[in-house]
Amino acid sequence: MHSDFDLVVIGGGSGGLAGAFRAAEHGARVALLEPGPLGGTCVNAGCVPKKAMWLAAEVAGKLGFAARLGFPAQDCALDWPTFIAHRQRYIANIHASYQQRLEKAGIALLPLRGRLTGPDTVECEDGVRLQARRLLLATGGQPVRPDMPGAELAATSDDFFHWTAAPARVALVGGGYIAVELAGVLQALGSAVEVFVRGQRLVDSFDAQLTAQLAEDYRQAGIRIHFGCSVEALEQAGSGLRVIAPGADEAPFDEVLLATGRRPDTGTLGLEAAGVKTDKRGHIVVDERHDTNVDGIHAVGDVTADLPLTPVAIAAARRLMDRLYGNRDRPLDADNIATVVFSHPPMGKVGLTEAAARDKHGDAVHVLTAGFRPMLHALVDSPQRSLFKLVCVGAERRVVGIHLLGEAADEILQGFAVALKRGITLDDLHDTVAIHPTSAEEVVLMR
Ligand SMILES: Cc1cc2nc3c(=O)[nH]c(=O)nc-3n(C[C@H](O)[C@H](O)[C@H](O)COP(=O)(O)OP(=O)(O)OC[C@H]3O[C@@H](n4cnc5c(N)ncnc54)[C@H](O)[C@@H]3O)c2cc1C
Ligand SMILES: NC(=O)c1ccc[n+]([C@@H]2O[C@H](COP(=O)([O-])OP(=O)(O)OC[C@H]3O[C@@H](n4cnc5c(N)ncnc54)[C@H](O)[C@@H]3O)[C@@H](O)[C@H]2O)c1
Repeated sequence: MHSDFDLVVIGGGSGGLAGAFRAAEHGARVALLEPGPLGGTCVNAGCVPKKAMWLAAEVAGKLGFAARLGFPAQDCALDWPTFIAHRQRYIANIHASYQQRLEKAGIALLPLRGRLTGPDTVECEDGVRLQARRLLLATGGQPVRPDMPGAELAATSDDFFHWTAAPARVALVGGGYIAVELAGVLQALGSAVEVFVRGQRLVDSFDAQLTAQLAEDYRQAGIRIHFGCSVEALEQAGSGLRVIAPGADEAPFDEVLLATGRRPDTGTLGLEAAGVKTDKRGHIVVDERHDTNVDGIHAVGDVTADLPLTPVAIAAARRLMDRLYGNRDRPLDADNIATVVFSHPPMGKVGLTEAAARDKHGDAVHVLTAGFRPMLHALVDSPQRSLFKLVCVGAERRVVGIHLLGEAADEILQGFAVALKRGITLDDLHDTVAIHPTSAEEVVLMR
């Protein structure tokens, strides 16, 4: 039994690494267990490779405009292996940087899976046991396959990052973040894309007006979206897969990608041995300070029911370690977390949607919208329009929701999220001199 550590962290993704680094900064002796590549989902099969593919798709879109603007026409097809080499080099640099930082911080990295054997002990897969006053569980999540015949034949987002070419014809099942993002990427990179959405909307945590406009943008781009359509089964058809669903064609797809949510990865974590409670969806139950029901055991990130976003896992882990080792207690404020879907164009939100604001504040809600064509799209006469929306409340018109769909929405939103969190009013926006000509200026000019 090794008991030289104050903290053992299980999982070296966004939350686990952030927690390990912050605890070590405060002087704790830390061991980190991670059997896979450092950085977890975000770095290896999530945010980072996804954003790289999104950037490739954005470049493809701009190349499509080039000839219309007077640049000589050129072949726009992406050579995936070349691009993937750039993407993976970028990721390898992140791995190397984490490795160096761990060494510098004196954190012991054990490239092993861990399992709880009691409230303060972890058994590594090589049989070595570690004991520590505190344990941080940060094992993240895994894609869920719906319970239907043939589900095992389909790909998930994990598989997508091993693809080396755009499939000629691809179906996505799901209408959330991943389905919308990968549909946009694949369409821009040359696939014929169909999306099967069980409900009536894309990403239903976002404002309904913006998601309707995004669905229209996708249709204009050539993506076929089947709303209210539950896939019943998948069948092998030659080298492809046939989708069995109302309204689906007989013709098989070259690939079917399931994007139907993710589940917490606790299956082999030994939670029962330590008596750690989970909820009915399998998430580890934590309080607002990320303590579990067992003294000394904490959890952050996608393994909990927190919003499954990298910055949320990081913020929770840092605050936890500041409290445990740095004498600074500031629980994570789960309200007003800004988030972006990397669609084409991107769509971001912070605060309440119009519907949520009306539920909470009734008639005191005041909504402003601006629909416009960004200059590049006007120059090439592309139909894509931006749609920005402000949700305000009360006589002072306090801004409680900002919703942006359009070019650069992903980059514009962060600064306005700070302002919303600080409690700005519509007058504060109007008092701010615009930056012209930009899309961002529409936020301060909306009347
Ligand atoms: C396709 C996709 C795109 C995404 N895009 C974005 C985005 O653009 N922006 C954003 O904010 N979020 C995005 N996310 C979500 C984001 O990736 C997650 O919220 C984030 O990675 C969660 O961090 P985590 O530390 O909780 O878990 P993870 O990053 O999943 O890390 C968990 C780690 O624990 C390890 N582990 C599991 N079991 C054990 C064990 N028993 N012992 C030791 N180690 C173990 C795993 O190997 C893994 O490395 C995306 C997710 C996906 C799937
Ligand atoms: N840009 C980002 O920040 C980003 C990008 C990707 C993922 N993520 C995070 O990862 C999480 C997981 O992404 P996701 O897209 O897998 O999940 P999601 O929760 O966003 O969407 C899941 C979708 O699958 C549908 N669905 C569920 N079960 C189904 C079934 N049996 N048949 C048909 N449809 C079904 C749901 O109705 C929903 O539309 C997200 O919630 C998000 O927090 C974030």
